[in-house]
Amino acid sequence: MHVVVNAAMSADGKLSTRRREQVAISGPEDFDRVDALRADVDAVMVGVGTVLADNPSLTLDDPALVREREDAGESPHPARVVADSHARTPPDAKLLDGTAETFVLVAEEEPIEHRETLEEAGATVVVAGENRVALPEALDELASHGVERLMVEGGGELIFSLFDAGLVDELSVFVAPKIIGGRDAPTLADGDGFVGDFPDLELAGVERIDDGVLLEYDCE
Ligand SMILES: NC(=O)c1ccc[n+]([C@@H]2O[C@H](COP(=O)([O-])OP(=O)(O)OC[C@H]3O[C@@H](n4cnc5c(N)ncnc54)[C@H](O)[C@@H]3O)[C@@H](O)[C@H]2O)c1
Ligand SMILES: Nc1nc(=O)c(N)c(NC[C@H](O)[C@H](O)[C@H](O)COP(=O)(O)O)[nH]1
Repeated sequence: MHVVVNAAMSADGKLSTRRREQVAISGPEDFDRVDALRADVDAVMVGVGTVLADNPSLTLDDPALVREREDAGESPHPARVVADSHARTPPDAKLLDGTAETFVLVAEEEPIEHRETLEEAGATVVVAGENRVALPEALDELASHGVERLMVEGGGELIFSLFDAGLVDELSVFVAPKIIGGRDAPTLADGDGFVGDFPDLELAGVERIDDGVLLEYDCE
């Protein structure tokens, strides 16, 4: 599976504020680029922290992109995926609105009733890992459902885990000319952090867009 991570951060590396509220870091051109990236993949993934903070829809905004997918014989929107070890996705979350197929990845220890609640809300539940979603296993399972190209939109906890598991092929990050600050504000890669064996990136593109810069990297 090919995994592309995309995010927008402030010049000091923050994905949002210490209150974890959604902030528009991208400008209009970058949001259009994100829409086009979504149109190019089989599924778009976030962690449940992002679902709880932002309630994203993860569908395509531009009807022309929807038509292009349909003309190519694909589903109108990419599937949606939530890494959600303890089944905390609210049944009325926007990404369970039926617009696209939604996979919720949960851990084995999660009680069967919680899985059933998600299924009743329309989710396809994938179980992987004992007490936390095991990402390599979960991505293999998604591949068996036809997901060959996966885009990950965050947040920082999920992005760190994907790097930690060596699962990221490409990273694109829009850097906005603002400082958000705050030691408790989410950054591009949170989790426990690396103390050695840092994943190396190869700079593949630098582009000025909106009032910021888009950095594109290939991952080893
Ligand atoms: N600027 C951006 O591009 C951008 C993008 C996405 C989110 N955000 C912001 O990021 C914040 C949310 O990020 P976050 O880091 O709190 O949450 P997150 O979205 O990374 O979700 C983390 C949660 O995912 C679940 N999870 C399941 N399996 C996991 C695994 N193997 N590894 C890691 N997590 C796993 C856990 O419950 C964990 O708490 C919000 O403030 C949101 O607004 C910003
Ligand atoms: N690229 C990007 N730039 C930002 O400035 C920002 N705040 C996010 N945040 C990602 C997060 O997941 C958002 O919630 C979804 O980008 C919203 O997606 P929808 O429009 O609801 O589909 N992403």
